[in-house]
Amino acid sequence: MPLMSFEGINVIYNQGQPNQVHALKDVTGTITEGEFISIIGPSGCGKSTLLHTLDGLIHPTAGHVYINGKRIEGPSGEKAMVFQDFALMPWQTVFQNVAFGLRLAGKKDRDVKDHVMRFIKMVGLEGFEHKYPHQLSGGMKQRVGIARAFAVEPKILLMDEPFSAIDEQTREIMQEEVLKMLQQEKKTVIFITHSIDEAVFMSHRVFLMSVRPGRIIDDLKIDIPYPRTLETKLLPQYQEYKSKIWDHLKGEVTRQYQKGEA
Ligand SMILES: Nc1ncnc2c1ncn2[C@@H]1O[C@H](COP(=O)(O)OP(=O)(O)OP(=O)(O)O)[C@@H](O)[C@H]1O
Repeated sequence: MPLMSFEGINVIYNQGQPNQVHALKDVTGTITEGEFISIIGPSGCGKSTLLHTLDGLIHPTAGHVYINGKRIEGPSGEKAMVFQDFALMPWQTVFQNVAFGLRLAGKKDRDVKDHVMRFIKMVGLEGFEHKYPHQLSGGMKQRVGIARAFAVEPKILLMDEPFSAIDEQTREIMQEEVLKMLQQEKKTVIFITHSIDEAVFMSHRVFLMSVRPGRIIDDLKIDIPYPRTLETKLLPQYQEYKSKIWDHLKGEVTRQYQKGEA
């Protein structure tokens, strides 16, 4: 049985109003435990809407999401989100930010100290646990966001363009580090990116989306073994996967221009 499945997902914002937006149309798929799935598609095609629907934050207009065959009704402890803009609390230290989900679950700082420190160490921020977000670089802030998500020990990590606010060099390092962490912690990941390179580098499968109303129009298996390193990027098949995704995106963006929406 797949870990997650979703069937006939339609999301219509402001249904019946003049400003109605059909964001997702008949989106169906399955995700197996341990898979890293990237979602890539033209701007505004419904990627975040899909991620939030899979998290249970958005109730679809039609269709359902299942985890282990059970219909989800809303956000739950088996899923955690990593946000593009880090979403840290500026008045709290690194430790307190990472402990946030555990505190929500009613746990006291002193009881979770070792657990929280394990994840702070995992993202290489040991020694920074008493610092505040404004004392950290963008890459360090995103590490805090990642540690916070891992600390609640979710089965499924939902990541919405997690590296887009980080400089190119730090981004490449973080991609490798996150893959290493995922191998140790055995997570299932659903990851939105605008970067074709990142999608190929990180993923077992890439969902390619159409222009709005968003549909998954291809489910591309990236048949390159892990661990993936910077040398992976030199493989001929790596370039072939990138070209394939690029051709798809070019076609969709052209369609968007022709519809006058880009
Ligand atoms: N709460 C909302 N109310 C109305 N329309 C919305 C809402 N949220 C998103 N939309 C619209 O739904 C469509 C899909 O938005 P979504 O953010 O899911 O796309 P995206 O692919 O993640 O975009 P981007 O690539 O720019 O991040 C867009 O046209 C957006 O303007």
